[in-house]
Amino acid sequence: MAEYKEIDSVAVIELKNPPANALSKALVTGLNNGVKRAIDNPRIKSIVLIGNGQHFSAGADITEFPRVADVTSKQGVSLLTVGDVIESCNKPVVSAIHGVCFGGGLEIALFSHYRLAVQSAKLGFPEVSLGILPGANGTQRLPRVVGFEVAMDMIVSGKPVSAPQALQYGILDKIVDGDLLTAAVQFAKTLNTVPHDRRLKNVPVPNSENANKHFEEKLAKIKQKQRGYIAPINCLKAVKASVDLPYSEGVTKEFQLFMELMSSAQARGQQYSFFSERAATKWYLSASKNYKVSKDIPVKTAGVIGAGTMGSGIAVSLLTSGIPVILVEQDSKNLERGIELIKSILQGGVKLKRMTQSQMNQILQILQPTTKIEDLQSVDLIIEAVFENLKLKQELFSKLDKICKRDTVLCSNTSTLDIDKIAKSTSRPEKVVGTHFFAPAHIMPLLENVYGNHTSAETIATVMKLSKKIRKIPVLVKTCHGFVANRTFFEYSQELRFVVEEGLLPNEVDDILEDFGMPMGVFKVNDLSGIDVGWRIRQEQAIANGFNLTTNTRYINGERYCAIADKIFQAGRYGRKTGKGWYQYDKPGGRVAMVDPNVNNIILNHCKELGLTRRKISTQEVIERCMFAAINEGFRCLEDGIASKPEEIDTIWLHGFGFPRYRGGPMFYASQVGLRKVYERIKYYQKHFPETSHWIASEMLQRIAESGRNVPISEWTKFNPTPTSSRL
Ligand SMILES: CC(C)(COP(=O)(O)OP(=O)(O)OC[C@H]1O[C@@H](n2cnc3c(N)ncnc32)[C@H](O)[C@@H]1OP(=O)(O)O)[C@@H](O)C(=O)NCCC(=O)NCCSC(=O)C[C@@H](O)CCCCCCCCCCCCC(=O)O
Repeated sequence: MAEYKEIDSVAVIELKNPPANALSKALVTGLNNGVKRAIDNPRIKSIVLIGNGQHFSAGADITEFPRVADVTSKQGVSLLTVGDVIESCNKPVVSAIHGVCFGGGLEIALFSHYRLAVQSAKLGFPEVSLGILPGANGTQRLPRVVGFEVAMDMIVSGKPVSAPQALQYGILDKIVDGDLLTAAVQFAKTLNTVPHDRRLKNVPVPNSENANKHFEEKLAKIKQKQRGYIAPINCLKAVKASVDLPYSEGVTKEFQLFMELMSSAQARGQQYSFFSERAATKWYLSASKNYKVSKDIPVKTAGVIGAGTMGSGIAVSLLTSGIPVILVEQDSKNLERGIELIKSILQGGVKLKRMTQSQMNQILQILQPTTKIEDLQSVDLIIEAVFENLKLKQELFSKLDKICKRDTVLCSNTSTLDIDKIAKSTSRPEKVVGTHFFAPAHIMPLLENVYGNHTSAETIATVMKLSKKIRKIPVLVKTCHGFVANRTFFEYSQELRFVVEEGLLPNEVDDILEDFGMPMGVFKVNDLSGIDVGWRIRQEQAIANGFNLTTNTRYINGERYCAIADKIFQAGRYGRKTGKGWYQYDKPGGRVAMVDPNVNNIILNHCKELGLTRRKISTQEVIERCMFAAINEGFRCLEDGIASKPEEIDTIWLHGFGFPRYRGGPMFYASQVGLRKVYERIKYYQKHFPETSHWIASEMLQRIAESGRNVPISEWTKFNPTPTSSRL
């Protein structure tokens, strides 16, 4: 776990716990033994700590976190014990850093007396995103190096800094070229003693005059931008303690704030999110078709069809990842508009200092706009982003099939349509796959990749790999109407429309959802995505299923239907873009949503026409109804094999809909409420709303709930009544 060797008078201790040298109990014990061995050996004059493999260390081993009891019992060797041993050692200790040096890894480096790194190293405290704080004195040591303000920013944001930035802040003593170990050993040989100020606990926090002001400003920002999260607040308080208290009391305060977080439900949710988003990207169809064994086709060039908002955003994602794009539109006017859109997105990046003007110009060099679809004949992969219309997409895919080289992968950016139906318009269904981007496509991290019955493992591997290359979090799901994202979100938003029909106003519902932690209430989301878009999807569905949808529709095949959204559409209120939708906006495209009495009138008249008596609805009922409807549908997606594990559904909600990370995702939320209770409440709502089939409890949920035990999420799929054994 920690390998000890001697190079002349220098002891080298190598942290070895692949893949990221997470500081497990075993590794920390090994490190402690190594340092003690070096201390006890009179021939050794200095010590180098270095990471094996790709990184110095990714910090404490998160898989060991659930054992909070271990932490409180204060038994065994902890990061703190080994930290004290390192700091108090009379032989100079040098941390030699490459890859990432995160969390507990950086704390080890800050206990060391000197820090060297290679140019490409990254240093930071990402603990806040796990719902905790740097608990091995990082909150007390970093400010002593970089001052209160920088430490506060680094610890509260969790964002890492580059080696050159760390050098400028004084976290690093030196950036080295060439072989890190050789440079570190050479450096260590020049050191004889440990000066007083190389032990950070002896150093006062510099530049702390304005700490109170910075603290208050930051606190206000956190409450506004990270509403509901407790970890950033405790991080901030802990860093402030470094200024307000002597070191020995500061670390006690840090420990108290750390323990508060460690035992919180939020930390459990955030740590679950860390692992679930990694589990979700590991796709598995069978022993011969999965993320480990299936080979991808390298994507050196790509085509994007459609230069509207989605197409332009997709093109930006590809271009900024270095993939040349041929952008196709049907006429030069639309093409020109798309190019302008791409330029304005990139210009925004320049403004935010994410790229320089010259980088932007280079990116534009690899964009080839055209109105000739034939220009796509030799690209490796095409993403179609035209209107959500099956016939249109089928015609396009049939054309592409004739134009493109045989191994071109054909992707459809559809949010609902059956991939098999699109694939059948080609002679290469194995090359057809869905890539469901979320708007705005260049910003939203999720990519819901959709395979059909004929999609090959090679095609899947290609889009999954490409997703990561363009910095997306990919989740693979099976085709069906709406896939996982829209299938579950549809039930969530439908139930909330019923709530409006029964008694609440859109802004009252949105306030409840935002207090729950959603970044935006569902009616604001509708306004953003376009009331007309939702209307068109409902109309398409109706036509496909052979019925006529009007504003008088109350039931579809015996199912309750709420026509208020259609009445909003009919009133010419298409959402933000028209300056009015469920809300009134300051201008078309405006962002400030205001309650509009006209909307309230539409709702109240609708209820009057139908003879509905409105009632008060509690916050608890609203949350239960929208969340449990989505959760029940999530279980059905598992039963149908559309999703293969709950983590996929949670990752989709976290990164597609901004579900609060501290709640882990809807399925994790269900686990925290307790599946027995979720099931009982679903049965209760079914009794009250028998004309809504999403209240028929999923059989899988019922089985788990009735098993009489608290089944962990990792075991839920064992209760699937229709196990897709090859997938599990
Ligand atoms: C490291 C990464 C940047 C790598 O990214 P990459 O994309 O390359 O790969 P993956 O993300 O897919 O990761 C690969 C693989 O590794 C796993 N993994 C990564 N990091 C960790 C980790 N820290 N722990 C466990 N496992 C990890 C990951 O799950 C993948 O596994 P898989 O099976 O899917 O292949 C990236 O992974 C990354 O960013 N990692 C997270 C970094 C992070 O968040 N670090 C912070 C960790 S929390 C921490 O360090 C807390 C510290 O402050 C210490 C707190 C200790 C406090 C103790 C105090 C109380 C003691 C009281 C006792 C007192 C008495 C005494 O004195 O003894």
